[in-house]
Amino acid sequence: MPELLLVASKLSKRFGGLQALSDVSFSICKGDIYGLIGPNGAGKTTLFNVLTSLYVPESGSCNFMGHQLTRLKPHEIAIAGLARTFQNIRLFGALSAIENVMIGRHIRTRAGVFGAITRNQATRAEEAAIEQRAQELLDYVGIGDRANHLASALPYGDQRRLEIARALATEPALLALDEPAAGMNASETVVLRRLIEKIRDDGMTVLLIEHDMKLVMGLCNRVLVLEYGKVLAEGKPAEVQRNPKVIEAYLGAGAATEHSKEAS
Ligand SMILES: Nc1ncnc2c1ncn2[C@@H]1O[C@H](COP(=O)(O)OP(=O)(O)OP(=O)(O)O)[C@@H](O)[C@H]1O
Repeated sequence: MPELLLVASKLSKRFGGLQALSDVSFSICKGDIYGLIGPNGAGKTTLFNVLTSLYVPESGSCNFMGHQLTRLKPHEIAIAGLARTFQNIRLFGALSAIENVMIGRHIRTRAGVFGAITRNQATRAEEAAIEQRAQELLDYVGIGDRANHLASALPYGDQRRLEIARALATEPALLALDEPAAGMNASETVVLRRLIEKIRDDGMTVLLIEHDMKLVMGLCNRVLVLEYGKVLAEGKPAEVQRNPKVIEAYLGAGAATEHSKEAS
């Protein structure tokens, strides 16, 4: 039996009169690349924001390795082992690539603010180790030669990979990626796909929001489909792909019947 890493149960989130999530339940197992798809406005980012405590749900719970995620503060989420990237990249543009990764690393170190001010020998040794690890992570995501470039000056695809390196610096058990391929060209997407597979092969679990259907279906071992904040389908990519409700949600009413006619 695969080990359960995250169990979300009946999560609901409302914005005024809009029910953005209704009783959303799903489970992620260790080693999954778990896809989260759905038409625009389906509630995918809202779900990410609930999981990472940026939003407080009206009801429901989410157990992540023994932590009740909905009770944690946003900064406690990364310490609990869940790191994320954002749909709209959120880097420190005026800092270098390596400095951005070093910031992610600080939650796992001991020096703290006092050490950073006094800069004693132990702190200096720790800073050197943080810098070395940050460089390793830049190498890992494939932008090691751009460590000293300003984050804002990096091409778009590299900024996305830098965000992943910063998230990896927190040593997550679960890495949540919000549309990592957005704005990437076909060859950058291939490189991203290999990177996500490498992350999984190195023992992490990945939760992925993605609009690129080819990427989702080729990469994920399970997929959750949301529509109007509700779970429309959940399962293996091949099952989800031929589910008439999913086809209809993506292609419009009537498409499912057409599709099944074509398939027969
Ligand atoms: N902070 C907010 N305040 C009010 N409404 C919100 C807020 N965040 C999201 N919504 C609404 O909740 C619904 C779900 O939005 P969400 O961004 O989660 O969808 P999504 O599936 O991520 O869409 P997309 O694929 O376009 O990114 C939408 O109708 C959106 O307008």
